[in-house]
Amino acid sequence: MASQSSLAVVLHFVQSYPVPILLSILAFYLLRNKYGKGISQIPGPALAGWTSLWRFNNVREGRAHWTIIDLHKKHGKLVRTAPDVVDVADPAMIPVIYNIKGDFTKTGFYPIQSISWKKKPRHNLFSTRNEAFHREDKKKVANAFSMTSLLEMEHAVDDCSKLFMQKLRDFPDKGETVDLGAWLQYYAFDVVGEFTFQKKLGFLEKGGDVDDMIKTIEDILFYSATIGQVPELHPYLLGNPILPHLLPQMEAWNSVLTFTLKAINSRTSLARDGEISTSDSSSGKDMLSRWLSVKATDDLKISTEEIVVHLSANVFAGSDTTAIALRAIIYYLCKNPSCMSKLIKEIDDNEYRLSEFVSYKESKDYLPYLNAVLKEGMRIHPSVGLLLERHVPKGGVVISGTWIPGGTKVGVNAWVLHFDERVFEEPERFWPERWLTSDEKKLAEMEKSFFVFGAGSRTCVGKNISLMEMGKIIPQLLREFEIELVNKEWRTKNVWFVQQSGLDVKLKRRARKSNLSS
Ligand code: HEM
Repeated sequence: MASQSSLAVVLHFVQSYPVPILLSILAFYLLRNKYGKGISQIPGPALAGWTSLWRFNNVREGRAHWTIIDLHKKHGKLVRTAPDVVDVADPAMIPVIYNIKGDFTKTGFYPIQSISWKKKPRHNLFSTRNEAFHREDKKKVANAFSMTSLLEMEHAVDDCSKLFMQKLRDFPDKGETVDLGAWLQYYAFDVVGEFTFQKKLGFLEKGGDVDDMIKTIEDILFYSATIGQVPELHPYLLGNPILPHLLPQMEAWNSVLTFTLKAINSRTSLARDGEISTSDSSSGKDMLSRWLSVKATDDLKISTEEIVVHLSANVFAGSDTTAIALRAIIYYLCKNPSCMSKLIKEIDDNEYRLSEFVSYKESKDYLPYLNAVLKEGMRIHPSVGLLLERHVPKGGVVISGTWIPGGTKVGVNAWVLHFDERVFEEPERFWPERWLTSDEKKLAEMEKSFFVFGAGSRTCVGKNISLMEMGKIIPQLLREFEIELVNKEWRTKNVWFVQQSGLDVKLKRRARKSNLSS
């Protein structure tokens, strides 16, 4: 009786004062955000301590890397960008946050970026937050990403370069402008296709997007970048298991899966939910062949599901990131004619000992200025433009002299480190020479701050693919074409990756020094 009457009192109270009650709950929630997380002493934008919406909006606007650089200039090494997020601008903290033990686990930003397989989210190397799972998963595939393994496929990259050059020759011949930014992505996609499935994916041949894959990845990136700032919303959006049934078109993720399955099926047989056939497992050096052959010898070593998930991660992560780096290199060379001339001279001077398609080894051994250009291109425009978020382990930790409680999200953004003028003199200047002429101490300092591929246990596994691709295709392009920008400036948009558009150029065929075939 007594509890019935107190329930009636509570109900009566709620019915009588709904607005004040809601406002009190909101006030409690906001005050807890601002002062209850143990990081209220860390400076940042006024709104950011109260709600994640500041961060969500900042990312939605597409220039979060610039905002964060400015905030660190104003506030120093630590900036609070959400109730539970601290942005760290301190290279000394990289080995702490991204250590190889992996005790700073990935945050809810990452699992959003998994595929679904048999109607369940299935994590890949990139998206998993479980370090033990990651360690086991990586053991199975890491060898295929080693430079030694990739070099066995170098001829396939040359094959893509050959087709790329053939396609580009049409433009000067017809006097047309070319969207080189788009073509570099077609190239990067086809190269990933060769490494992954031993086949081009049709982008260069078509000179356009295939199965809307570029558009799909763009949509996925935008969703991940924005909703990733408030991952609690994901279960109500694309993470809602009912939605894909109601709105199949919302399953954008699965377009990457479908595309991957199509590429697999063109090589071997695999039903959508079925087992993969290992009959085509023998000779190839691409990843599909390598993993099929492991499966053929011991079915327990790698499952169909694992193979599909790893292959689809390549499709998702491999082309955009590399294309962004390639665009940056070309753009900044065009904007800095003295650097362009110096590089062309280096290539021309070495023409007598370069192969028809510059080999990766030649690019490393004979073209030091090229290597400085590649590094500076990635320094001035890192492909990834948001925080690589990690959870502080239970018990908390001191970061840059400040105690940060367990559970707080912390991380480093490559853009912030790369634009720190204490490390990189005149950071806005494209200056490849800094990598060649700085003294040992400065060079070590710059290397410590170079964060393009992340660090520690979760560092980029595909780095060697991109390095090989860049080292080979940039000299190939420049020995064949003079490149002139049509637009003075490109446009950039940070959707997790800092994508560029408007890299329209005029190409002019160069008189070749050697007797290379055309
Ligand atoms: C210039 C090109 C590239 C850049 C700048 C880049 C950047 C990165 C970064 C920063 C991370 C770490 C993410 C984090 O810690 O939160 C990462 C991880 C990863 N990248 Fe790349 N990436 C590039 C190319 C590639 C390619 C070509 C592939 C595959 C074909 C690839 C596949 C992956 C995968 C699977 C991971 C997760 C690794 C793990 O957690 O073990 N990336 N990448």
